[in-house]
Formats: sequence, structure tokens, C-alpha cells
Amino acid sequence: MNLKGRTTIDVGADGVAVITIINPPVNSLSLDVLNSLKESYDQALRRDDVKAIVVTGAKGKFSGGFDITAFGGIQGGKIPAPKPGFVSVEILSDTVEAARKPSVAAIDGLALGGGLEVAMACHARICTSNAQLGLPELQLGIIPGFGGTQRLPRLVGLSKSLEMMLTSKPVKGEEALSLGLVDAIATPDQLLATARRWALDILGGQKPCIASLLKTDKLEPLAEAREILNFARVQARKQAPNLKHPLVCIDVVEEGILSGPRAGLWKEAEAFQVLLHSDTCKSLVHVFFAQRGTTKVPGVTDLGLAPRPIKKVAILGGGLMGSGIATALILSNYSVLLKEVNEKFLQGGMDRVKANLQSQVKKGKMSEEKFEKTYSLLKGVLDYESFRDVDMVIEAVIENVSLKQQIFADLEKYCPPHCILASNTSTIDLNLIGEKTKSEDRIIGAHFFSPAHVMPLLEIVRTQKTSPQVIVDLLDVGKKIKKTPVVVGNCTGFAVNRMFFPYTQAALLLVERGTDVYQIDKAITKFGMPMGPFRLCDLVGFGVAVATGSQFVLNFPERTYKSMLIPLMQEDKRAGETTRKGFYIYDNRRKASPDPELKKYIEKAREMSGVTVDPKVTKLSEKDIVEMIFFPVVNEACRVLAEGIAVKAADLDISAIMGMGFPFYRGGIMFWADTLGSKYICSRLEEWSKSYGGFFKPCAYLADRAAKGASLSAPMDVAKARL
Ligand SMILES: C[C@H](O)CC(=O)SCCNC(=O)CCNC(=O)[C@H](O)C(C)(C)COP(=O)(O)OP(=O)(O)OC[C@H]1O[C@@H](n2cnc3c(N)ncnc32)[C@H](O)[C@@H]1OP(=O)(O)O
Repeated sequence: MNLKGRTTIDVGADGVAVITIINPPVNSLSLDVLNSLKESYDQALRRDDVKAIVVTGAKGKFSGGFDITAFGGIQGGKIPAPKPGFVSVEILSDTVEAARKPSVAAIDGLALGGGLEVAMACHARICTSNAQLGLPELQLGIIPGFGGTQRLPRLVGLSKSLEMMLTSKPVKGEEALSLGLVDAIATPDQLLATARRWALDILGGQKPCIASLLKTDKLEPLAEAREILNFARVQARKQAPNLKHPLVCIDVVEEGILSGPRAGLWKEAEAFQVLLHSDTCKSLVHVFFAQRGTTKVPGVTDLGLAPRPIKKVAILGGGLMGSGIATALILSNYSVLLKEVNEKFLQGGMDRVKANLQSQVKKGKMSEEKFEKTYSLLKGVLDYESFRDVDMVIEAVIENVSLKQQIFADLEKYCPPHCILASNTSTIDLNLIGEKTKSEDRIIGAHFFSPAHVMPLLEIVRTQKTSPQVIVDLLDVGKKIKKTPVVVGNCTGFAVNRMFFPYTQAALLLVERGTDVYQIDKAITKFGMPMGPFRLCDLVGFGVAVATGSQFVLNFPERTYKSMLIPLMQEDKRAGETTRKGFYIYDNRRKASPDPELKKYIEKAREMSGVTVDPKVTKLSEKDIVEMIFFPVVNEACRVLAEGIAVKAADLDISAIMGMGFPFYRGGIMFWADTLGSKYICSRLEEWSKSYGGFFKPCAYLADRAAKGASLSAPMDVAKARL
């Protein structure tokens, strides 16, 4: 039988058995690994030549936790779930922790989730400085299920343990030591020897033998504990009102504090099983794999091409985008040339980069020394002379076709032949930009989102002529600057802006037919978007909204809803937050309040569009509002997929989450749509299209999937096969 991972046991002359977890790439705890861990333990406890035990992970990684690839199988009933308490009680508490032979965990690299839970069941932990220890289960919609909710509070105190679990953030070696999570730090080459000695010292009574589950010294007194738990509840409700599992985690921790750790373990086991089957867990596991899947592009990343080294990058344009991109690059140690057209603009760009870095220093996230070192990687220039040895150029000038054409023709002259020529355009056809060059195979889109040094998404836009090598190179740069890159095809708006457009349009259509602006924003925010469509319009400014909108009107006239509401407000110098007036009015502290004056603009816009208030639309439920705004987005996402602009539905999920702020715990736009069903979405769009026009008309892809009862995310051939 093909086992998924294993443990080995190696007994030394000193009587210490080293049990090693082996399951590449992160030594995750598959069911096979867990069974093998139990067998290795049983053996070690049985054998007379074993006096003590060290648990470790192969190749410098302790363990990345429970095997997430098994989640889908367990949820779908294809893999039997381990019976409640099998790991947390039977293996870790009753076999490892209760054993009369001491165990020490030797931790290098990762000890996450179940990995850390195994380590916490040992009687001591030694780690390296670079080790990362944490319980990130909540980011997958579950809670720690191998005893972590009980042992972590007892090792580091309630307050810190709740912080670690609720934020899913790991701690590194030194912090783990100061918290009491580990007992000592060792260098990687001394790790095993130190752990072996420690285990023998416990046996000999020179070091204490501590069962984490029975510790109480770090737990706060009961009254204080109750306060901490209640504060955590208030925070969790405020930060994620749509999520239940953080509250379940707090309840389970509380059970252990009030009724003892054994009761806590059982409550944890039951809650874990329930959460594992929740929609939130399914969505978040999908997001976990979808995010890692964006760098797998058929016909590109499967050709065996290695990314070429990129050392020096030039940025054209030091505006908001250019300076943000430069910041992102120098933060990841790239040497950057920032080119502007005159001294004044250049200084402005350099200052913006400096300010971006200084804000990190102010927040305590960067030292002065690191600031100096990072900023020294940036050099301002006014001509192309120093472009002779650059490996990549990213053009970030204003959206003007002839200007960009000229720039790319110049770049071809000055840059070396291997240099990647990228554009940060969000709207202009890349084929047009490269038309006047002979370098179309190395022209590519690198579409960042503002602020570029903060936003996590990078749309990599390829044309028919872009070479796979250039895509592989940019994917590598994207990863190195800690972005999630998504490869898309060339079209107006690419993936993210194509999806954003119907979002705003649908909102305008509803308002002209009688839905209240603020009610729309409220419903959309409750659904989980960081803000509603109107608050967002105010934030980006009406100028940007009109400019991008006009590109869509030009390219997709048959499905644009042409409302005059924004232009009318603009005429009155209401252009959003910067003018302190838009759909909301803003006070000195930028606090937004509804504006009764809005009514007159809406009435005028309604008149110009020739529509009347529809009593049904004035009384829409929150669910209706969400559907009438997001189903057109789903419809557009289907078009993007059908046109081959996106490689796979999961890429659109990630684009929606990272580019639009779509709630990650709903799994992304297509995943969410599939939870509702293509038939339902199509029938609602058809119904609205009859009443409110072609804007809602389902596209062929959506109608086809609905007719076949197929999911929207299934690859084309799978959908056909389902017939
Ligand atoms: C009962 C328990 O309490 C429940 C649990 O333990 S739930 C699991 C808790 N653990 C986690 O949440 C950790 C999840 N993993 C991560 O955060 C990151 O993958 C990491 C920090 C471990 C490594 O990050 P990084 O080095 O950037 O590599 P990354 O690309 O993410 O992962 C490498 C590969 O390992 C896989 N992987 C990572 N963690 C995994 C896990 N726990 N199970 C299965 N596969 C895993 C990834 O899918 C990826 O596979 P791929 O190469 O086929 O795409």
C-alpha cells in the first residue's frame, strides 16, 4: 500500500530513541504519519534498550501540522475521520505525555498546528532560533484539535495563547523561549545532541519532567481569566462578525479553565469535528490551496524552465504606483533605478518611497539601520544611460497609449536583450504598447494594486506573444516580493477590474430604481466586504471611477449601465473623500456620514436615465441586495473564464479576495457562487434581466452550466463529462 508519510525510530547507544517525522515537503501529519507515530512510540515505550525519546522532523522541519490535503477527503466521507480523541487523548495525552519515559521535542523550522501540539505533549522542547512555532488552525476555519487549546494556555498564559490562536501568527525561537513555550535554544547542528542530553537529564532528575496539560503556574487567576476571555470574545465579534469558529475556540479554552484540561480536551475534540465540516472550513481550505495554485500555469510552469536571476530593476514613473512598486522591490533587496522626467518629479518619487519606509519605522516594524540599508538600494535617474544592465523594467507612467509606445521603443534601444519589459497599465492593451517594437516576446503586464507595497495581489498579464520564460521570471519576482501572483490574459480590465466594474454598475442601477445608497453599503459590508460600493467610490475618487468606467463603456457597450449619477455629482465638485463630499460627507477626521443632499442628484440621474422608482426595489432584503450586486460579478467572472483570460476558476477566487476584498471565508467569488448553485444564479439573473434590462443577462457560459446542472468552477472538460 502507498503510505502518505511515516516516522522512523532510531535508538542510539545512549538509550535515546529518535523518532523522526518524514512526510515531505513540510512533514505534515497525515493519518499514516499519526498511526506510525503511535507505533513508534509504542515500540519505544516497550523496548528495554530505550530510556528516553526525542521527537523531530526530517530535513530541518519539525512539522507543518495536520495534513490539509486530507480535509477534503474527510469532509466528503472518502477518508474516515480519526475518532474523536484518538490523537489528542489516546496518542498525545495517554501515550506520549503520560509515559514514564521522558520525551523531548527537537524543533527546527516549522512547528505549526498539529506539529506544535505534538511538541507540546512532550516533556520539554528545544528549538533553533529560526524555528517558527504557532497554532494557525483558525485561518483554516477550525480550532487546534490535538490538545493545543489546552496546552498552549498552560505553557504561555491565557492572554498570549489566545492572541497566538486568534491571529494565527507564529512566534520565532527567542520569543518562544521567553514565553516559556520552549525550554532552550540550540544551533541546528547541536539541536539533536542537546535534545538527547535534555531527555537523559530529565530521566536522571537533573531537569524537571513537565506535563504541559497539568501545569497551572502560567494560568491567570480565575477572575482575570474570565475578563481576558470576555475581552477576546468582544474583539472576535468585532473583527469577524460573520465567523463563529473564533468564538468556539474561546469557549473550548474556557472549558479547560473552568472544568479542567481533560474536559477541555473532550470539548475540543467534539468542536473540531463539527468545524471540520463547516462551510467556513471548506472555503478556507479551498483558499489555502487556491493561493498556492496560482503559480501553477499549464503550458508555462510545467515546461521545466528555471527563473532567471533578476538583480536590477528600473521603474519608470515615480508617482503613487511607481513609488509603491519601488518600495516593494527594495524591501525585498532588489536594486532599483527610479526614472522620472525632471528633478522635481524625481524628488517627489524618491520622497514617496522614503515616506513609505519611514511609516514602517514609525510603526516599529523597521529599524533605522534597516531603513538606511533599504533606501540605499534606490537610485534616482533622469535618463536611460544606466539602463544598460537592468534585468527588468516596470513602466508606471500615466495611461496614455502613444507615450507608452514611445517609452517601449526607447527601452528596446537602451536595455539589454534579456531584459523583461513590463507595464503596470490597468487598462491599455499590451499589444498596442508593444506594437512599435520587435520585443513583443518580452513584453508583459505587471499590474499592481494601490498602495503597491501593501496590497498582496499582482496580476501578471501575458499576451499571445509573451514567452513562458518571461512569465516564469515575473512569477518568481512576485513571490520574492511577497505578492500572490495571478497570471491572466490580455483584455480591458484583466481579471480584477473586469469583476469590479459590474459591482459598481449594479449598485448604481439599484439606486436609480429606488434602493437606498446607505442600505446597499450596509448590506454589502455585512456580507463581509471591507466597505460598500459607494464608500469605495468615494475612497478611490470619482475621477478614477469615471476614467476606468469609460474604458468599459467603450469595450463592452452591450452590458454597461450608463448612469449619470457620478458625473452629475462631479459637476458640483463632489468627487469623493478628497473633496470631503461624495456619496457621503466627511469631517476633519475623514469620518463618513450620510448626506441628505444626495437625493437631488439621484432624482436627476433617474430622470436622465428615464427610469422610475420600482416599489419592489425600494424594499429589497439584504440578501436580495447582495445577490443583485454580486451575481453580475459572478456573470462577468464566468465570461473572464470562458474567454480564457483566467486559467482556472480558483485564480478568480484569489483575484476577488486579494484585489476586491471579497470575504476570504466565503472562498472567493466562484467558490461562493457554487455554494449557491449555477441554476439558482442563472434563474435570478434571467428574472432581473426581464425586468431591468440586458445588464443582468446571463452569459453563455453561465447559462450552459446552469442548463447542465454543472458547477461554475469545474474545468471545461469536467463539466462536459458530467453530462
Ligand atoms: C488538528 C490540528 O490542530 C489541525 C492542524 O494542524 S491544521 C494545519 C495547521 N497548519 C497550518 O495551517 C500550516 C499551513 N501551511 C503553511 O502555513 C505554509 O504552507 C508553511 C508555513 C508550512 C510553508 O510555507 P512555504 O514554505 O511558503 O510553502 P508553501 O508553498 O505554503 O507549502 C509547500 C507545500 O506544502 C503544502 N503544505 C503546507 N502545509 C501543509 C499541511 N499542513 N498539510 C498538507 N500540505 C501542506 C502546500 O500545499 C505546498 O504544496 P505544493 O508545493 O503542492 O503547492
